[in-house]
Amino acid sequence: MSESRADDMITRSATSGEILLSCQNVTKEFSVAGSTITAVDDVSLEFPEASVLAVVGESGSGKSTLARMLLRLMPVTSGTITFRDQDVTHLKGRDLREYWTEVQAVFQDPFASFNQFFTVGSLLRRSLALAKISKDEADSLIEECLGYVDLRPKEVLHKFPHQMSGGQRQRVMVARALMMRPKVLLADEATSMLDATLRVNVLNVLHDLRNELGLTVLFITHDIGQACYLADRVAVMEHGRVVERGTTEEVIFSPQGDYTRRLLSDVPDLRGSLKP
Ligand SMILES: Nc1ncnc2c1ncn2[C@@H]1O[C@H](COP(=O)(O)OP(=O)(O)OP(=O)(O)O)[C@@H](O)[C@H]1O
Repeated sequence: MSESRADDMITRSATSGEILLSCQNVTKEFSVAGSTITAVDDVSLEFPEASVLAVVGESGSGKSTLARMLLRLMPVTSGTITFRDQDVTHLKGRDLREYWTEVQAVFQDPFASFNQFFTVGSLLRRSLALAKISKDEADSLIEECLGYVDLRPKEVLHKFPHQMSGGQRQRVMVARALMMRPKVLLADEATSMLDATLRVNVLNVLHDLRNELGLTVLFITHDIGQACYLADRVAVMEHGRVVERGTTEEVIFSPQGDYTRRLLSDVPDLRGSLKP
């Protein structure tokens, strides 16, 4: 895609909702065995409030590195991350912890995020340990957030991770993230380990959260089919760079680059699809 078209997209998104989170010219280099790998190369993206942006690309294209930088789990080599018009690139201490309540994440493997010896109830209550709220308030917050992901407390609170389906585990992780009342939810390959039915189920939950809570969702995936199912806008990454971006319709119906066309060709029925 030409830079001018990419710039157009940025301007258009800026007019359709307040830009909550953005990165400007973000680069990440790693030194490996004496040479330098540029995992993310001069990426600028904007996330308007209450929208879903998907970042899609093959394995190694730099998606997770970008996500980790946006979450401030990894320092940038250069560039700026902005949240609510504030430069958060180098936040530390209490300010960073506050940022982490606003920007929550759900990762690929819900098993890895669970302590196997805790029930869902103790996992969720422990997440609230630092919040200064009473037990009753904690219980009603847990019930409310499980409700958002269509789980009933009676069904899951007493269960251990291995006693639930992958989709249920993933929905519990979304509920846990929501308990912080975040503005942004970053889902990094959050549905990749699920079978097709459970995947659609979690995608629909993310879609509803955007609509019902005005959540801004950053959905990171290697699967352009899922990206297009869920997202309002799609950015395509290749070798650390954003090579294409646009509304979902633009990317599906008039892809500009060969790389995007190739990703799309793996999902033959995409054009007939399928917004939840
Ligand atoms: N800590 C690290 N040290 C060195 N190289 C790294 C590190 N993390 C990532 N890389 C490299 O950076 C590049 C981008 O990796 P990244 O995990 O961001 O890609 P990805 O698109 O998320 O891939 P996947 O979908 O497989 O997770 C890869 O070449 C990877 O090997």
